[in-house]
Amino acid sequence: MAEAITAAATTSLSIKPSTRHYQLFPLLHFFPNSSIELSQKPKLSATGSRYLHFVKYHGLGNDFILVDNRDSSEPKITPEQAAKLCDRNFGIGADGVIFALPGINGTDYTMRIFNSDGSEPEMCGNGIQEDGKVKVDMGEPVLKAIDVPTKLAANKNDAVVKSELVVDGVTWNVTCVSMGNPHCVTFGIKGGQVDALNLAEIGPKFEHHEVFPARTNTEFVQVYSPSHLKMRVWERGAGATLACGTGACATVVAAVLEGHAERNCTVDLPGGPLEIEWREEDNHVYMTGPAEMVFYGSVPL
Ligand SMILES: N[C@@H](CCC[C@H](N)C(=O)O)C(=O)O
Repeated sequence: MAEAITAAATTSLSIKPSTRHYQLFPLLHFFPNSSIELSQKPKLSATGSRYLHFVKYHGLGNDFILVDNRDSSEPKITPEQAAKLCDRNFGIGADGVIFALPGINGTDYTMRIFNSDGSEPEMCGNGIQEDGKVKVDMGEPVLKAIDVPTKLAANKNDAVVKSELVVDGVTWNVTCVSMGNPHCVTFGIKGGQVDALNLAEIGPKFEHHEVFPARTNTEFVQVYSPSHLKMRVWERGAGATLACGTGACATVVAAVLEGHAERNCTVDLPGGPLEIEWREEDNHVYMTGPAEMVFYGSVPL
């Protein structure tokens, strides 16, 4: 397994709030040698439309269209085009589009992401994984309520830990964590079984709740043991996904803060397990899991 890749949740690596910068990451690995030269300018199709070259990757079923965008600091496609390409019936099908943009300040590249609804998140855990099984340094969790961001009142130092949140008339206990993007984690599922949850019904109510000014990703968690959790996620801008790297990290941070778990946990997601460690020495969260190429190709825009 490769040494931990440094995900840029550190200030020295970030410039715009919605943009992360990466070093030590063999990006070219993502773009396989083939007759398709992915860094070339898109060509015109017979009908005159442009082609976009892409590689599709997934981490435990959380799938992304990767675009080599290192020749321009602006994404090659608009949020609307990204949403169309993510469509699972009329497009390539994915939970989002990731652009590798030129690096700055000595970094190899910059990453931007569009969710499948075209909205732009600040961070994507599965997006920073190299092919194969890798360990990624996801940086420090942000707990300060206004930085998550959440309007819920801080109740533990500056953080929101096991606070009551009324969603659709039901009171939930939630802990709010940012891993570069906002997460609301709850262990308070009625009956304790995450499988019984109607995610499509409850997920959007958390995502658009007024206490989350930037909307939120939400993790519903069942505790098997202090080192084994099960989680289902409703992602901001993408809905129910099979896995969420930042969500698994936020889950373990919340589980430790609420006293449910130790700092090293296996988190079972619908797509498979991730190993998460919230290391005491440096306060960083480390995520170990797989990333696999699915296919590459060109699509007319
Ligand atoms: N699935 C990703 C997170 C993608 C962004 C998220 N939907 C958001 O809007 O914050 C992950 O693996 O972290």
